Amino acid sequence: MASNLHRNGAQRGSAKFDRPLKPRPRASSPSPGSGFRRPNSAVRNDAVPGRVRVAVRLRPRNAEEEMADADFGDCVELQPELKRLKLRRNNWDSDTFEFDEVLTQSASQKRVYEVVAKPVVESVLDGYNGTVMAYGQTGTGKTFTLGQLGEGDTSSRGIMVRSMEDILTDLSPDTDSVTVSYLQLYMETLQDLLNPANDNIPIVEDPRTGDVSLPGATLVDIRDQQSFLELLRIGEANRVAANTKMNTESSRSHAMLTVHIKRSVVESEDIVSTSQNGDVSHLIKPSKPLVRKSKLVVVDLAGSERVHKSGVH
Ligand SMILES: Nc1ncnc2c1ncn2[C@@H]1O[C@H](COP(=O)(O)OP(=O)(O)OP(=O)(O)O)[C@@H](O)[C@H]1O
Repeated sequence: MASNLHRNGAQRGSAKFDRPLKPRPRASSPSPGSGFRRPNSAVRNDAVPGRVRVAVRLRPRNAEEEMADADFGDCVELQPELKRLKLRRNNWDSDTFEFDEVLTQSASQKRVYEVVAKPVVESVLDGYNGTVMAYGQTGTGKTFTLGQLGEGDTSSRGIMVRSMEDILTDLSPDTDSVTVSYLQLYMETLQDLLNPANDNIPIVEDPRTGDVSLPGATLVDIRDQQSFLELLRIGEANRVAANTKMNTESSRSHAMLTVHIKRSVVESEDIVSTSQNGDVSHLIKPSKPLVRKSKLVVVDLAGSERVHKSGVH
């Protein structure tokens, strides 16, 4: 899972508007022969600390895997306190990977949300753009982590539902607004999961600002959690239906939920004046309200082993 932040309107790659997230742990020096490695994104991120964070979550074994693996030792060893994952190749050799967060198979959905997504949601509410992406092979728990509705068991609510709860709690319904689009990318084609007839949405890039827009994608106003859950249900049903029609599986397409926030903010102006006798006085004058726009993007990526087969990159 990865999360990323940048301020609306800021250049990609610019550190200027970075939110000061908790500093990344520094990589230890590789010890000879230990096979110490770091994920690629962590290496890239050294240039701009805190911008991209990568967490790994281990899914608990299901009943079938418990049976099949009964006689074998576990080849994955998590070291959450060191934020490392050790992958055993054989009895004498292993590779070690370092992450920003390592979540064991007993980590709750609440903990995963708080560690991975909540800092991104808080930044989005502060006016930054943020993305949370789940990456992994089919069946590793991407949809469970992001999209679980938790209707029977509220403790299983995933990142999408928990994010919207926090967003709706923080915004003022009188002055602010939340709209949502839900799309699927398959074979370079964008399909609208909220309106299946809309199955070839163009991607338009403003040559001046570099802003990307998706004209024609359905945008739904969200007023309460119930309407958001209904929207997720519709999106999921359309995803299954679209994939059945195309004779594919959900794991071959990327699903992308975008939450657009418009927030009314009043910034005050500090007017400093100096009197004739040299006394300095400050007058805090509220300026007229501004509308601050930001967005949260939650991406359920195609199963990582399918990418070449599906042509989705
Ligand atoms: N942390 C977890 N705890 C309990 N069950 C889990 C967990 N993660 C995943 N599962 C279960 O494992 C199965 C596969 O998970 P899921 O469908 O989320 O995988 P996926 O990575 O999204 O797969 P695909 O790429 O095929 O869409 C589901 O039955 C899900 O309920």
